[in-house]
Amino acid sequence: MGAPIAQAQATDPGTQARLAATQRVDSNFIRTNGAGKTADWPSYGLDYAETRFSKLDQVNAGNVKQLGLAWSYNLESTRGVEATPLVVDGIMYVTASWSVVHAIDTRTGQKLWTFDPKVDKTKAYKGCCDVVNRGVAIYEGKVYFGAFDGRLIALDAATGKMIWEKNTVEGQKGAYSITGAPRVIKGKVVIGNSGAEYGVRGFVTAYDAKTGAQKWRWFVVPGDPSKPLEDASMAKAVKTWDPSGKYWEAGGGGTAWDSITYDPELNLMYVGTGNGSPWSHKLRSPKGGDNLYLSSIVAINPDTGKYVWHYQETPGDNWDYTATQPMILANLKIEGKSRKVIMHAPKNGFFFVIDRTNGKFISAKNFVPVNWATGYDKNGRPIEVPAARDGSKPYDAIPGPYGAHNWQSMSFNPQTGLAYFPSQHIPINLMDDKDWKFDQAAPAKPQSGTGWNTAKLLNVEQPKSKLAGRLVAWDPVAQKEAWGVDYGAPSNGGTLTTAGNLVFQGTADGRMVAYNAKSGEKLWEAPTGTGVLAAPVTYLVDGKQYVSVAVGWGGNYGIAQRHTDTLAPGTVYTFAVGGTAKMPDYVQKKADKLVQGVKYDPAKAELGTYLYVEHCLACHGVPAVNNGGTVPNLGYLDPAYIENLDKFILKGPATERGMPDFTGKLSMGDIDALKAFIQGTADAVRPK
Ligand SMILES: O=C(O)c1cc(C(=O)O)c2c(n1)C(=O)C(=O)c1cc(C(=O)O)[nH]c1-2
Ligand SMILES: [Ca+2]
Repeated sequence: MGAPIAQAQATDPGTQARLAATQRVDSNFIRTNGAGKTADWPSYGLDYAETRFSKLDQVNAGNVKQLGLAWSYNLESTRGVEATPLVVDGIMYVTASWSVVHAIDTRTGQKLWTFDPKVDKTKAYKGCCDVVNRGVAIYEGKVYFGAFDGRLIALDAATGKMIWEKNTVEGQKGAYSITGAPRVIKGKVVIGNSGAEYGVRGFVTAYDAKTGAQKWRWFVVPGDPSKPLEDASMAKAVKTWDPSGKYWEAGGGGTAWDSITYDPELNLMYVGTGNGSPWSHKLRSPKGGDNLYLSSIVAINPDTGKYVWHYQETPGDNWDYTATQPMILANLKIEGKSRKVIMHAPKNGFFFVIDRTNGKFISAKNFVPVNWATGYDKNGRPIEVPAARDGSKPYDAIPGPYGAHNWQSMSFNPQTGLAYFPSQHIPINLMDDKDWKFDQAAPAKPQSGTGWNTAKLLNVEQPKSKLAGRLVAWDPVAQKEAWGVDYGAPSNGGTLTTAGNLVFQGTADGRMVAYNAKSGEKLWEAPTGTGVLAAPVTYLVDGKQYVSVAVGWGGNYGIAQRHTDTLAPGTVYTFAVGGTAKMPDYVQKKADKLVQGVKYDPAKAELGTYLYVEHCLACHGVPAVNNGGTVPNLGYLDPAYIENLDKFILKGPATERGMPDFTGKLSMGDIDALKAFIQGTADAVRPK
């Protein structure tokens, strides 16, 4: 497609009518969409049950080989893209990096409007995992999305003009952000937040969809004990925390930064909650305790915001084992009885089936190798391996904090009875940081220079486990893998499954692939120029079925490492049977060349290592060992960059893109030490 034309067709009466079609999207529309023909994709996970199972079968295992590109659209971003595009009557609403919203006419692939919330880019380092956004919600003619800086914004779907905005984190202390997509339930827009690596207290808030007035707020963990408890659920939770850990100073965590589902019949909304802040259970709550409601699925009454029940998957979380991963609601036949369940494959490596009427545990089985628990007892408590909690020695956590499965969407196909999701392992070695103090920046404490507050030292020893990535087709009744596909890399994309007996998934190595949903046979693939994180969607326009995916490498892993040789901007690809559009041209990444010849004092390399871990590691990765993702690896730069490192570190050009400014934090001597570490490491790994 050529250059996008701003507002190009917004005045065309046909397009106006289609934009107005979003007026029809209400709770009933979203609810019945999955049950109906699914011509549209009106909500994050398709419908409230978030099955991502489309009943469309025009594209099927028989003809998927004929899929070709219908159009591609440049999202004009260079960072991670994690959005599920929503499509109503052929108009697509999708977010790019930095929470920029695009409305696209899928009939032409042309831009209708964009809305840039103008997030202050200099604050990007206040989020853990890249400036990503997982998409919008549509409801009665409006488009809702969370901006990275914590605002919830309502736009007119037809024009892209702002109707209202709310700062959802106003008055709270700590580095909050939003990356997740809102959901709209019975006229209320529900949104959580992020920041449990930076010392925040998680909560979920509902706003009136029309006016933006706050309707309710539910906190995930108890707060400052000098203030009254908010509700009965907090009175229950507070007993599971040890106040000698002063957990409220570090926020406690539990941020609900991604998954929210809803069962209209039970009138229950389900929220997946996040990890503890800090990560270390001992430091957060020295006498132990489950630390409710961390790493849990919590059922909430959407009308009142009142807690109804919870099931905690990782009691006393100690490893960043969030339970924010996508939930799927379905009815499964278990031991001869139809059960209303939630399926969940969170970071901790177990696949859960729980009863969504009451939160009772049904079953759990590990879908990857794990070393923190041997299984779950009949009451749904993990049987832990004691060494996993020891903390005094370096421990190769499996799964690691990146999770055995992260936010990448899962889908469930009732025709095959299988759930499809990407599993992974990203090796990290953890040890408790005994000298940790909240908000203390200090050399060798990972990312403490950015407010990172996990109370864990990372990779004190080289992890012995290896990188892994796999597409898993899981039988939730038998609790075993039906089939799987190994990938060379972790952080592969979310999945879509269809009545055409297909599973679609994008990969970290830059492909969009279709598999036979029953057998796992690969049927089709197309290059995407860069790694894929987000899940594909499918919909009908004028009677024809399309498959779209929003692509853009990044996120928590992709910020520092990549698995493609080409680079492409954030792009939406749309495929159809018989599509003949030309793929865009990609820039071939220059061959990685180790930095060479920067003069340095080897005696300073040790201090440089400590400072690098404190300030640079999470985004830039290990110099000359990782290869750079959306942020460059410093081991492969032109020597002039490293020689002039102070010009980049002190009020440098990258502060505009979210790199912290180290003025007043790093001296010229410190910067010389960083140079010694970077050049020294490059020299050490250079083949002799
Ligand atoms: O604790 C939090 O608040 C929080 C937030 C986010 C986020 O908002 O993206 C992530 C995580 N944690 C996290 O642990 C994690 O692994 C992660 C991966 C990603 C991503 O987008 O690739 N985000 C997040
Ligand atoms: Ca986290």
